Amino acid sequence: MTGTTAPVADWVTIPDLYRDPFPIYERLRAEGGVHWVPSVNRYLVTSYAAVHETELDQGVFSANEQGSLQIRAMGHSMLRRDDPEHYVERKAWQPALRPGAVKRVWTGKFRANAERYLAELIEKGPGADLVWDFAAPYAAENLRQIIGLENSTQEDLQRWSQTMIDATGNYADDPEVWRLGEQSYAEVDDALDDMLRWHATNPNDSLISQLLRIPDYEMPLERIRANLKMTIGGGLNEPRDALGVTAWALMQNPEQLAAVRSDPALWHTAFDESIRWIAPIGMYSRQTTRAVDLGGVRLPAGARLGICILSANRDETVWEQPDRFDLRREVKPHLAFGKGVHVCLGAWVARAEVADVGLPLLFERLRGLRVTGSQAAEVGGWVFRGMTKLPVTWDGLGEEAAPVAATSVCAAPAPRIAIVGSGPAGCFTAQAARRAFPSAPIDVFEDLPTPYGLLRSGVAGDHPGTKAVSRQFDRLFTQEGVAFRGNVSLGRDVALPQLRARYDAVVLATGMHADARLDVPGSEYARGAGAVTRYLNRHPDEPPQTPLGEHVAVIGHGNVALDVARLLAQDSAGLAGSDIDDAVHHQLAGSVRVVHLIGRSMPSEAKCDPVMVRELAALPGVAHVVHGAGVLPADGRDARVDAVRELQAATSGREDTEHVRVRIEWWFGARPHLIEQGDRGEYLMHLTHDDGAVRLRVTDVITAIGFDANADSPVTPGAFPTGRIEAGLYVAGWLRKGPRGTIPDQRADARSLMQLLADDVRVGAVGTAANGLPALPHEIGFTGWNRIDFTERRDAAPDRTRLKLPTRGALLEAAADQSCDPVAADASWAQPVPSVPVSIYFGTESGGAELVAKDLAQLLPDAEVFDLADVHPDRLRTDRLALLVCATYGDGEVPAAARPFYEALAAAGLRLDGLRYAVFGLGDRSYTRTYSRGSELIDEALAACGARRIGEYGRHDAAGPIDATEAAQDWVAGVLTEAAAELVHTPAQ
Ligand SMILES: Cc1cc2nc3c(=O)[nH]c(=O)nc-3n(C[C@H](O)[C@H](O)[C@H](O)COP(=O)(O)O)c2cc1C
Repeated sequence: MTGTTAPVADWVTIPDLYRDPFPIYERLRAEGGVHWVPSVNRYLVTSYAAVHETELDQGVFSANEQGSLQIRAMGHSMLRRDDPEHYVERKAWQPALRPGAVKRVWTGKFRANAERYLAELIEKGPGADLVWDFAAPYAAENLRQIIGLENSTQEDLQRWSQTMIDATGNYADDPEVWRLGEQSYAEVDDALDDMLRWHATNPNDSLISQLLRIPDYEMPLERIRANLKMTIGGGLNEPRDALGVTAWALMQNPEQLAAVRSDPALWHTAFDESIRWIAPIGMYSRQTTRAVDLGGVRLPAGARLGICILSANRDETVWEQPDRFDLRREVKPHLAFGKGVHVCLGAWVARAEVADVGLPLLFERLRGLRVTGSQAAEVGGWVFRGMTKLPVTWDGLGEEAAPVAATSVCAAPAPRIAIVGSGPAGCFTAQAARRAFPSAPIDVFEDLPTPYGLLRSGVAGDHPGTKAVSRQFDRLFTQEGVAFRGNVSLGRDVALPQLRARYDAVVLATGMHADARLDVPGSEYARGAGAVTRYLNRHPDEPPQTPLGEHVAVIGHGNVALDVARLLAQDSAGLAGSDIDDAVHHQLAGSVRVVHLIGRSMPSEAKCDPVMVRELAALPGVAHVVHGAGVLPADGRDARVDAVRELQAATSGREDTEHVRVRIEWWFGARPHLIEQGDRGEYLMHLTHDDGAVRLRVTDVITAIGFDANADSPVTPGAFPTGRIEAGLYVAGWLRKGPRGTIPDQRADARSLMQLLADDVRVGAVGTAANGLPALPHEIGFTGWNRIDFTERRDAAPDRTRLKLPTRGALLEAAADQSCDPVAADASWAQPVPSVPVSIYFGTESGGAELVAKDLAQLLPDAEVFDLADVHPDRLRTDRLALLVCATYGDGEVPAAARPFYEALAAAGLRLDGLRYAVFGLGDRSYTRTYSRGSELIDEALAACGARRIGEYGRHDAAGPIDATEAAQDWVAGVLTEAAAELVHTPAQ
C-alpha cells in the first residue's frame, strides 16, 4: 500500500456542516477528498472518484457498520447489510417499487394526493409553506399508501420518520431524542403487526401485501420490521426535499422555469439537476473490512467512513460550475441515488411523485408561484439536506385539467367521504364524488364480502344486461382510487357516530330490502318477492325457501312481480347465460305449472315496463290467459296495451298444447282481499274483480308490491328527499326518495347529491380534515372480491356465467385464497390505430356510454370527450371526426339527458354539411323491436342534416357476453382506418 496517512480536518464543525457544507466540501476536495474529521468521528470521503469507488466494492467498503446508530434507531435493515443478505431483502422489497408498478398503480394515487394537498395549500393562502404544507404531507401520504399502512395517517408517518431519523443522527446521545425514537419504533412495530394480519386477507399492490405474496421466501418478522422503519425513515424525506429544492431552484431561475413550462419533458431534467445540486440524502456511512487505500489515503481495517454525496455531486473535476443549478448542463451520472448494489430502490417512486405529478401540478395551478418577498427561504442539513422553510405566494389559480366538461364541480379541498352500501346508489354516489372531488379519499363500506348490492342479489339472474353496469363500478375500485371495504357492517362493526367522527361526509345508501306486507287478512301465508329473488340469487343471509307447488299466485304487476313470474316460468334452457344455479331454481320452481299474476290496475296503468310483458309473451313453452283487460284499443298508441295485446296473441295457438309447460294467468283490475288456508295445505286467494268475485286455489302466494325499510335501517326512507340529513350526513338511493327509481335514476340522483355536498364544503359546513377509519382486521377489500369473482366464474356450470358461493363462510374463504388472484390483464390496444383527431360525444343514463367514450379517448392519440347533455348540434366541430356513443331508453328513445341535443338536431333547418361522424349504439338485444334505436335516431338525424357517416354503424348488446369497450374498440378501429384512408385520398383543399 502506498497511501499516506489521512490529513486531519479539525477545522470542520457540525454546525457549519449543517448550515452550509459546500465551502467545507470544496476545501476538502481540493485537499484530496479523504480526511479524518474529528468532530464527526469518521473519515469523510468527498471527491466523486473516491465516493464512486466505495460504492462499487462492498467487499471492502461494507454497509454493515458495527455499532451503527441507524441499527439502534431503526433495526438492522438492508441498508446496513451486504450481499447476499442484502440482495434477498432488496428483492423482496422490489415488486411494489418497480417502474411498472409506479406507472400502473401509484402515479394515479400520487395525482389524487397531490390534488388534495394542493387544495389545502391553496386554502391556507399566500404565505403557506410549500414544504410543510404541501411536499411533506404529500410525500408522507404517498408513502403510507405504498407501504400499505391502512391503520395509520400521514401525520403518523411524518412523526415516525423524523424521530427515527433524529435518533439515527443522535451522536450527542440525547436521551429525549432516544425516547422519541424508541416510541416511534414501538408504534411502527404495532402498526405493522396489525397490518400483516390485515393484508393476509386484503391483499393489494402495497409493499406489505407484496411481501406476503413472495412464494419462496418468507422474511423473518424482525427484518420486515427493520426494513419498514428504514423505508419510513428514508422514503419520506427524499421526495419531500427533492420537491422542495427543485421548486425553490426554479423559482430562483425564472428563465429556466419558463423553459420547463414550455417543454414538460424537462421536469425530469429539473428533478435530476436538483438532486445533483443538493442531494436529499447528503451523507451515509460505510466501514472498511480491511486496510485499504482510498483517494491516495491509507485507511485502516474497521475505519468508519462518511460518504458525502452532497460533495461528490459538486466535484469540479466532473461538472463545470457545479454550484449552479443549470438545466442545460451536460448530463453526467450524479450519485444522489447511490450507485452499485445499494442504488436507491425508491428512485422511480420519487421521480414519479416529484417530476411527473407534484411539480407540474404546482406550477400549473399556482400562477406566478414564488417565494414571498418578506420571508426568506431556508435550506439546511448535511446528512439529509432540504428546505427547512419555503414560504410562497402566487397571483392566481391556473386552469384545472378538465377531463370532461361539466363533470368536475369543485376544485376546493376535498372532504374524506364514507359511503355506506355498495349497491347502485352507493357506487353511483362514489362515482359522482370522485368527479366532484378528484382528490377525495372515498371509502365504500359494505356489510357483505361482495360488492354491488341489488345488482348481485336483486336483479334477475337472466337479465345480465342490467347487471353489466357493475363493469363501470369495477373501475372505481381498480382505477379511480375508491376503496371497497367489504364485510364491515354499520352497527355491528362500526357505529354511525364513529363514522361521522372519522369522515367529513357520510352518505347512507343501504337501500330498502324488506318486502312490503299486503294489508289483507291471511297475508302471513305469503312470502315476499324480494326474499324469492334473493334466494335465487344466492344471497348468503337468505334462508332457504320451501319448494313452490303447482299453482302460484304472484301479487303485483310491477317489474319485480314480472321478474318473479318469468323466473318461475323459465326452464333450464331459458336460463342460459345467467348466473342462476340450476339446482336451486329447480328446487324452488321445478313443480310450478300455473302462475296467477294479479294486479289492481288496468293494462294502460300497469307499473311494469312493456318490454317486460313482451319478454314474458316470448317465452317458449309458456301460455298466457288474460282476465279483466277489457277491450284493448288497437291504435298502437300505448306500449303497455300493445304488449298485453301481444300476450293475447301469444296465447292463441299455444294454449292446451302438449308443449305448454307453464301457464300464466294475468288478472287485471283485481284486488286481493283475503287469503285463507284450505284444508289440503293449499290457500284460497279471494279477489274482487270486474267479472265478479274470484276464488283461486293456489299452493303458494308471493307478494311483489314494493319494499319497506329494513328493520335495521339507519333512517326512515324518504324522510330527507333532498338527500341532506344535516351538513356532513346524507342519504342516497331508496333511503333518500323511498322505493322508487331505476338503476339509471340513481346516477342522476348521485350527481345532484354531490352538488349538495360540494356546496356544503364551499360554505365551510363540511370540513376536509378527517382521518378516516383504520382498517378492520376482518374486512375484505376489492382484491378479496376479485378472488370470489374468479372462484365463482371458474366453477360455473355450462351455460352459466358463475356459480355463486352460498354462505358468508364460503365467500370469506374464497376472498382469502391467494391462488385465485387473477393475472393482470394487459389493457393495451390490440391493433395500431390511425391517428385521426376525434371528438367523442356520449349519451347515457346509467353511465355505460360515458365509460366507453372515455376508454376510447384513452386509447386514441388525439381525442376529446363531451356529454351530449352539454352540447348543442351547432357546436359539433367539423374539423374533427365526431364519434357518437349513445344508449337507448324508454321505448326506443335516446337517453333523457341527450334528448335536447337530439331534438335540436331533428329540428328543421340545421345544416351540418362537412361534418363526418360515426355512431356506436349501446342497447340490449332483448328489446327486440327497439334494439339500439336511440343511436339509430341520432344517426338518421345527422344524415338528414347533411353530415356524412364514416364506417360501419356499431352496436353493443348489454345482454351479451362481450364487454362494451372491447366491442367499441373493434368498431372504432374500422372507422378510423376508413377515415384515415379518406384523408390520404382527399387532396388538400
Ligand atoms: C328502462 C330501460 C329501458 C331500455 N330500453 C332499451 C331499448 O328500448 N332498446 C335497447 O336496445 N336497449 C334498451 N335498454 C338497454 C340500455 O340501452 C343498455 O343497458 C345500455 O347499455 C345502457 O347504457 P348507459 O349505461 O350508457 O345508459 C334499456 C334499459 C333500461 C334500464
